[in-house]
Amino acid sequence: MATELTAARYGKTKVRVFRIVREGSWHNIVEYNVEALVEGDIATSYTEADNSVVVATDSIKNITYYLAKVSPHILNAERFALHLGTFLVSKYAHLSKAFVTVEQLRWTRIHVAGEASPEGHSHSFYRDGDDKRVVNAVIDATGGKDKLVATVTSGVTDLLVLKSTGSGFTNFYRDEYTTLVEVDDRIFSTSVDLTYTFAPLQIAAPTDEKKLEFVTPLQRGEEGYDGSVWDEEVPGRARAATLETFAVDESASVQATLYKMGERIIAENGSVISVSYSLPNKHYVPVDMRYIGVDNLTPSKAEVFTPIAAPSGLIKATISRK
Ligand SMILES: O=c1[nH]c(=O)c2[nH]c(=O)[nH]c2[nH]1
Repeated sequence: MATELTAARYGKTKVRVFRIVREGSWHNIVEYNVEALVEGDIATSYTEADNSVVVATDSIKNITYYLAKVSPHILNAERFALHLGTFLVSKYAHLSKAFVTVEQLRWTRIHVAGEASPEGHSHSFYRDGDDKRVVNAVIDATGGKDKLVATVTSGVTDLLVLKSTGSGFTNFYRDEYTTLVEVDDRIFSTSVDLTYTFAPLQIAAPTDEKKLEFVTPLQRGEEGYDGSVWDEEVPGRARAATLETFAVDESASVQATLYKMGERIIAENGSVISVSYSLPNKHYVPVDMRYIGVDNLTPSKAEVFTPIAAPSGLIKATISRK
């Protein structure tokens, strides 16, 4: 039987990293789940059991921890992802692409009443949400080791939101399969999955022998480069725009609210070229209490609901800068 290997990529996933950066008694912390996969001249490891081309996934894990120790970019998920990916394709001649995903868990400073620092406690934190910041960086060295191209998408997953009014769904297509009743007032809940994409960037390969000294184009002061790709404020603005638009929009549908969220992120972040959302419509169904003569179905009288785990609607879209 004739076969050929048409795609191959490997690496380490779920590398759990926690890092403290101490500025005297002021501690900065990050917790990441890292995935680092590579592509390149690795086909023979699949087709001929040739392990000589395999940088062991164990080594990739060790590199992840080592860079977490030495990288000046560790506190910023995008920059750390780029540093790790750049290292992998620079260090190993036969590896031509790196795919790095960094999922950042939330740790927010505790605010102690009466304490001086408005930023919060110097070394105590709490988990203030299950949502995660996610960065995907692809570092492509197929055009040459000195012509690295990085594509970065970032975003948020598992951001659970609910509004108890300010949402309706009417005038939808009706035919013999339609049972849904039009409502001008309903619960709208979703678990936001957001990604935003930056324009691809040319990045400089490390020049030191150990391939560790990665500097961003912004640090190099490169002309014509939009430094806000690594602007610390993009993630905060994207999350806030999502939450605020969700809160204030008089939602005609998940679709319409989604579009407004994306429009706002594009408007507020010059370096973002497109925004994608995936929004499950987590239905809350009013309990029918007519059997005891109680009206819990009229929207203004609906107070007791059943959260429906499945099925859910699923609304997706990408909004791009023209
Ligand atoms: O906002 C909504 N969009 C839909 O496409 C849809 N479909 C549905 O049954 N309910 C809803 N709600």
